[in-house]
Amino acid sequence: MHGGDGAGVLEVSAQTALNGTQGPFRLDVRLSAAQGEFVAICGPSGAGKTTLLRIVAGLARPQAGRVVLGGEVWCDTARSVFLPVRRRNIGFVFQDYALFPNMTARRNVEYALARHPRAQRRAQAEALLELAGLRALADHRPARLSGGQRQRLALIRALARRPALLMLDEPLSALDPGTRATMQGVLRDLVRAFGATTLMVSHDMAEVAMLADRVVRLEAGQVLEDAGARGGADG
Ligand SMILES: Nc1ncnc2c1ncn2[C@@H]1O[C@H](COP(=O)(O)OP(=O)(O)OP(=O)(O)O)[C@@H](O)[C@H]1O
Repeated sequence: MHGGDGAGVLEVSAQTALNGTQGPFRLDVRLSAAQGEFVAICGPSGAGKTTLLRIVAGLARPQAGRVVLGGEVWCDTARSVFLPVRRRNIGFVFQDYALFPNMTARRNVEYALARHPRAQRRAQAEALLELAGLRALADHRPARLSGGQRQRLALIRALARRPALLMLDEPLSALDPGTRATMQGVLRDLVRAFGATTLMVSHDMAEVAMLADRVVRLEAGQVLEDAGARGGADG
């Protein structure tokens, strides 16, 4: 299985003024990721990690910058290019999952497959639910699922469109330690199977070491360190 259209190298440069708890500062980041690479973004609270993901996703505009994936320009402030979120080939998972509470697990996944022909949707959703070990729970609404089950559902929903780029913002931090450890393995296997380039914000260095190919450390809006996850990063 591979990422969808537009897969390739991700290149980001973003400069934007932010208001931190200790006054104004600038987010000023350059970052690239190879096709299929898993990049962890670490750093203290308020460093600009979520803002960076929001810029890449198209949920925020940088004052200056460019976001390019596989040669497709998603944002280029110098040329007034800004693709809206829905036109970027991305999937994202946040800490709070953002599942639709009134839809069953199956409907949550089918919703993400809305662009597929109706006849294929059910089968595709079943295959994804099977992959996440949720087939028996397909008719349950999110409120009846455990934290780990909800997290798996959020992951397959994000991957259903075969995004070229997957963004995870502390996706496992709401889970209890045991479930979190299990989910790290599930996350790794699913991301590998789909081959999506991945940006993940995480505070947990053990998690980062297990999942990431590379760690980018952000502090006060700047990249302080960019290293192999098992190489130079010291938390
Ligand atoms: N649109 C904005 N305009 C000005 N300042 C902003 C804007 N969005 C966020 N900020 C500020 O920029 C700083 C960085 O926020 P951000 O959420 O990116 O940090 P973070 O590294 O993800 O932190 P955490 O680990 O706590 O989630 C914060 O102090 C925040 O208040």
